[in-house]
Amino acid sequence: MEKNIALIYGDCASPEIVTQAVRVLDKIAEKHGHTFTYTRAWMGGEAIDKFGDPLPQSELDKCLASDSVLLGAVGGPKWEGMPGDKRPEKGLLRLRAGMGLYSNNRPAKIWPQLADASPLKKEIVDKGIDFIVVRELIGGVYFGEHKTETENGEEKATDVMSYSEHEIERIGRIGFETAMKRRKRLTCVDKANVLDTSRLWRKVMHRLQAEYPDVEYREMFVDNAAMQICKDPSQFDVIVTENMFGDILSDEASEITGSIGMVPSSSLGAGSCGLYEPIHGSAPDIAGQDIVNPIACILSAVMMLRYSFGMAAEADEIEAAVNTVLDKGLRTADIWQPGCEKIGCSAMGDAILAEL
Ligand SMILES: NC(=O)c1ccc[n+]([C@@H]2O[C@H](COP(=O)([O-])OP(=O)(O)OC[C@H]3O[C@@H](n4cnc5c(N)ncnc54)[C@H](O)[C@@H]3O)[C@@H](O)[C@H]2O)c1
Ligand SMILES: CC(C)[C@H](C(=O)O)[C@@H](O)C(=O)O
Ligand SMILES: [Mg+2]
Repeated sequence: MEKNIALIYGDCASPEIVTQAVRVLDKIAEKHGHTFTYTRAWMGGEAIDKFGDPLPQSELDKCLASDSVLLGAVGGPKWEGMPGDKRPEKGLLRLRAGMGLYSNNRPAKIWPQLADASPLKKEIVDKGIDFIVVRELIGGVYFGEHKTETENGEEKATDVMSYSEHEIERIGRIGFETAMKRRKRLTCVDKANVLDTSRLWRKVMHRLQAEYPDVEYREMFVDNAAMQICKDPSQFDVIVTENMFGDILSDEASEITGSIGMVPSSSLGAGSCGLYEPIHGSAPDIAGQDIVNPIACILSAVMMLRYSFGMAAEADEIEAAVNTVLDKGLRTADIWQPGCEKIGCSAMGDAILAEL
């Protein structure tokens, strides 16, 4: 099969992990007789430096023309002081919206070898951590009006959160469908005791619920959900939630599996062309030291093979290689435990390649 992948190397530590993911993709393509070609697209800080814009139309067009996009992460201290619409992160938001990627899937599953790396007590981890955060990705407060004005001699800032029924319905359906393929338990996380948007979410979710009688559906306030994820993550199968709650809860969910450096994501819309990226950021504090964990980015490439390219066997092989490497006790610093061997980012790439 021939596939063209748009590659966004991104900022700070991000190029280090994308480089390892590309090595893995090349190896699996060679093994299975596929041809992966890459089109480099610039986004975020690197695009600001090159074009003065975090996502010029030319770069969005490259992504739209590709079979899928692989990204590390964007942003960093260098671009910190820039106005909101000129920041690196704005490029990412425009990419997600420009590609119509409303459905972001963030799995929180503990690898058994990393049980001791979880900050949770062993008896909690032993009950099992295997759930998915289905995050709405192109609506809510991220895409409402943002403004800062001067009123009565002081600055006043406003960010508007809004959702319409069709935006809720399409992601709600993904939540139910995802649950149907798993343990059939769906939790809608919201703040319906305060927000109108959340009350509309519930209304739409109740309509959908009638179509999925086999799914055990419940609702939970986001503050309680944040607590329950620490207290007993085994109660969750699929969480469906709006954009910002999903952003926050998915970082929390990742850390209890051992490290944010392990968790990939897929973002999809109407077609098969998706965006695949780790859920973590550009890790500026460890950039350039070859110590960042590339596994989340490699597993994002795995999701691309599985969900956009229909290459399940290839995806399974890479996951098995990661599993073997963890079995051998090889760890980057973020998941290191006494008794294991600490290795760097490129050495982790080497170790995974060696198993393929
Ligand atoms: N999708 C994205 O492009 C994305 C996501 C989140 C944050 N960001 C951006 O990244 C920049 C830094 O943000 P932040 O510091 O809040 O979050 P971050 O996720 O970059 O880092 C948080 C902490 O986790 C560690 N970490 C993250 N990924 C790691 C990995 N793969 N291996 C080992 N350790 C890892 C970092 O070293 C840091 O200590 C900001 O500009 C932010 O906007 C981008
Ligand atoms: C960088 C930022 C815009 C982004 C988000 O909030 O969606 C990030 O935190 C993420 O989780 O992908
Ligand atoms: Mg985030």
